[in-house]
Amino acid sequence: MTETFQFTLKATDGGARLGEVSMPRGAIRTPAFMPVGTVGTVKAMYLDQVRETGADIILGNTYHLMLRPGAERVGRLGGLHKLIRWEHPILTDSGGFQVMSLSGLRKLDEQGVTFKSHVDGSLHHMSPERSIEIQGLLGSDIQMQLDECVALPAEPKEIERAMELSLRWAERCRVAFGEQGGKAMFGIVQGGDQPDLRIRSAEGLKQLDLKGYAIGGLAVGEPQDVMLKMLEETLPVLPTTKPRYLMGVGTPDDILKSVARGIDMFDCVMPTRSGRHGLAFTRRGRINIRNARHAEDMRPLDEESRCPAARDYSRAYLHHLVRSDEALGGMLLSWNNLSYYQDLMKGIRLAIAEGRFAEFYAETQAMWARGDL
Ligand SMILES: CO[C@@H]1O[C@H](CNc2nc3cc4c(=O)[nH]c(N)nc4cc3[nH]2)[C@H]2OC(C)(C)O[C@@H]12
Repeated sequence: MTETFQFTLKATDGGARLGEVSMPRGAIRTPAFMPVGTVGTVKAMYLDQVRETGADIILGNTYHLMLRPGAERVGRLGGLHKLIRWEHPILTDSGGFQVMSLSGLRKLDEQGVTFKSHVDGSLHHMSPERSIEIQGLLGSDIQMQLDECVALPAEPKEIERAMELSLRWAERCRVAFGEQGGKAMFGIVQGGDQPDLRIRSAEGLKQLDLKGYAIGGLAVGEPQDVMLKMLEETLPVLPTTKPRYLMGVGTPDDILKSVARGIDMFDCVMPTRSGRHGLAFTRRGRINIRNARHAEDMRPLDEESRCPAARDYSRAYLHHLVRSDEALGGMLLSWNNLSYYQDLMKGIRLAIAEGRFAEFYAETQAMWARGDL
């Protein structure tokens, strides 16, 4: 723990990086996976369990929390950490992406976005300054700039307009954030699937003395090879001394391939959302526990796992719970999936430390391919 926000690059192995973010509320071992706690809860999990799986940091969402319970209310209640009882770091997304994907967007202009709440239809306005103010009221440790994420495919001119607007908003967020030693504000690289726009965005953000860089505008339905190519174009432009965060990514395969290209931080709803829908991630690949073939299979998901949800419950029981739409089904699969994701990150970090990331990458993919599930 340190009084200020610091990133230490500890080792590299090819493009893969081993590092640590240290800040007053704790350290984040990178490459890191950040469970998504959209409205102040990692769905179907106790936060003690989330910590026990190995998470150093969780995500919250400005858009959701400003609508319910409300940013000023969270502030009056002592901030998000106290309210949800999570004393480790929290990263909050700025709301731009969620406005586009979830709300009835009414207007987007230089000032900000005006939108209707998907909760009760009420009208809201969010400027770069208001987004940073909300993230401050929440008590967020790592705050994201307000940006405009364009859905792909899109015309290069449209992507350029949104990227340039996001750069101007980054500057306004940087001013609004000011100097908060123990906290950080990350810029978000935009530019869609256009390498030249990605490079311009990264170069523009580098002028702002930011503590970290998120890669936005991806994991919005584009093919994996497009996402990876944007990383190959963007990451060499960014300083090696600051953390890189790939927003919304991803599957275990996405994570391995993105770590190989130099990403330090990830977040994705995949392990929790798909867990609630009956999908189990294991060292040997995915298991759709709803499938009838599991109905009388008394084996656990993974007898070698340290996670009770993976080791102590039969597939037959998990199948029954999910088929019966019982809450315990989603709880156990979310627990298994987050535990698997954190074990994957731990394996990645150890492999980089030992200079054998390429071997780990190959071994892991071979295990998935064997499919002796
Ligand atoms: C594949 O899962 C769906 O896709 C989203 C994950 N992909 C994603 N790409 C993102 C890009 C940005 C961005 O450019 N800027 C800001 N500020 N935040 C972002 C957040 C992002 N998340 C999940 O979001 C929902 C829940 C809508 O479905 C999931």
